[in-house]
This record gives sequence, C-alpha cells and structure tokens, in this order.
Amino acid sequence: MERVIDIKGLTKSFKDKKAVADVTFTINRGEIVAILGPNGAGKTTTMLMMLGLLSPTKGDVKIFGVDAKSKNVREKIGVMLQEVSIMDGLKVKEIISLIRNYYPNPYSLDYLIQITGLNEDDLKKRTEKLSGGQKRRVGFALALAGNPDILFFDEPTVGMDISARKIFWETVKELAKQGKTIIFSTHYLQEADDVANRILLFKEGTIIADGTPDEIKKKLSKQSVSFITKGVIPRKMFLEHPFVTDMYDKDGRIYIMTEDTDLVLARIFDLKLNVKDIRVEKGRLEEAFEQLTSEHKEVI
Ligand SMILES: Nc1ncnc2c1ncn2[C@@H]1O[C@H](COP(=O)(O)OP(=O)(O)OP(=O)(O)O)[C@@H](O)[C@H]1O
Repeated sequence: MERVIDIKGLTKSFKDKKAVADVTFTINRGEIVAILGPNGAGKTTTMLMMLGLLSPTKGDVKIFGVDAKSKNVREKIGVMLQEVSIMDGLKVKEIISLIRNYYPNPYSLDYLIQITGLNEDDLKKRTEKLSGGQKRRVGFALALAGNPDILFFDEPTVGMDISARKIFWETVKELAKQGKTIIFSTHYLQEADDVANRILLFKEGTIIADGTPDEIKKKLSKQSVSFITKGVIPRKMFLEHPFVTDMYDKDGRIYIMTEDTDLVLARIFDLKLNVKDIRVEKGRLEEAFEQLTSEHKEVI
C-alpha cells in the first residue's frame, strides 16, 4: 500500500496550551479518513499542519515523502476549508477557469461542473451573489480543479441541502475509487459512518481511536438483545458466557448486554426460552463517540 501522509510526533502549542500533542499516524492512498472529535480537540490544527499552513512546534508531516510545505506537494493537494472566501467580482465560470490554470494537470471544466452539481445558471453568477450552499459547491469545484491526489475537507457539508450532500459524498466515493485520498472533518457522525473507511477520533489533542467505523462501534458502543417473558430466567444462564457483559430488567423487558448479539440469539433459541418480541440493538457511532470522549481513556 502506498503511503501518502506520514505524521510523526506532531505537536502544536499555542503559548502554554497544547492544541495537538505528539500525534503519529500514516494515511495510505485511496483511504477516506474522517477526523472526528469534540470542539477544541485539535482537528483543525492538525489539518492546517498537514496542509503546510501552520508550522508544528515539534514533529513533522511528510506528504509523498517530502515536507508538507514544499511547493510540489501543494500541487497535489486540493482543499476546502470552512470559510469559503472566493474572489468577489468574478463569475463562477471565470474563477474556476482561473484556478485550473494554476495547475499542470487540471480537470476539464466540463468534468468539474458535472461532478460538483453546478448548473449553467450558477456558472454565470458572480460569486458574491451565491447562496451559502452554492458557495460550497464552488469551493468543491475549486478544491478539485487541479486534479489533486489528496483532498482535504473541513466540515464540507455545513450549509449544503440534502441533494447537495448526496452529490458531494457520491463524488467523494468515486474520487477515492480513482485512487485519490480523502481526509475530512465533520460533526455529522452519520456521514463518517456512511462514507469513511477509517476514523481518527481526536480528544484533547491526541488520537484516542483509530479504526473502521465498524471496529470502533463494535468495541465501544453497547449492543443488546431484549425480550419479554413471563417465565423466570436465571441470570447465570446468560452471565456465565464471556460474550455477555450485563443483564437487567427495564420497563417489563429483559435486556442482555453483549459484544455479540448473534451468540445471544443462538443461546435463546438453544435454550428454547419462552420469550416474545425479541429486539436486537446494534451500537451506534454516536454512542461510541460519547463514551470515548467522556471519561473513557482507553486507546483503541
Ligand atoms: N491560533 C490559535 N491561538 C491560540 N489557541 C488556538 C489557536 N488555534 C487553536 N487554538 C486552540 O487549540 C485547541 C484546538 O483547536 P482546534 O481548532 O484545532 O480544534 P477543533 O478540533 O478543530 O475544534 P472545532 O470542532 O471546534 O473546529 C483549542 O483549545 C483552541 O482554542
């Protein structure tokens, strides 16, 4: 697997505040990586250092083996940051053409229009007349203009309507299939769950979880099987198994907390228990996120 980003011991202090503290990770070609974490966790600071826009206090960021600040690296990177500041006074089509000209290998204007969902009307508008959502689409087109190998998006879908979001994420998946590497931050966990094949979860300047959405959910969120029964079920019947972590009654239902709901179901059927209304709850990423970002200190 080709490594595109190599980060070692990355640290950034602002006066006596450590915004990013000794972070190390690598990202491979074609990965879609979601950077998650509560406000102030260090996501933007890390991203700015990856982009070569902020100097680390310690440690380094290598992109394709060279320093993130070097010029030939910049040509390979496309960026969409939170504040979309687009040159006023130009029409959308003009600014996209202008930015394309800076790059040796740009995408064609037609392709950019097609994949970002901009329409003919949008193209004729002056940028200052665009709505927030339209500005984001233009920002997306500008990030892609140079046909970059790596794309960075900082909370890309804020302000986008449902159809714009859909187009955006479909395009992102398509780009990853073509071998582009995508790194994005978001506060919408569902997006990370749906699109990312890897999540880096930040808390207080460090990475507290690194894995696929499923790995993170499986390890941390609660899964349960619950049912109603008229009979009495000895607790030992389930608690004796290592895959069962807890068992309790709530609102007339018995809940069995577990790491593996399939094994609990098999046990219920094997024992021919007289139960009804069986419900299976798989974990949600939100639960895992809440657990990890509260007091939980375990690193996975
Ligand atoms: N230029 C700066 N000067 C001083 N402190 C800063 C600066 N930039 C960031 N910080 C601090 O560093 C910490 C991390 O900030 P950062 O913006 O990286 O967090 P974040 O995870 O991106 O948060 P959010 O989800 O709110 O965007 C915060 O405590 C922030 O106040």
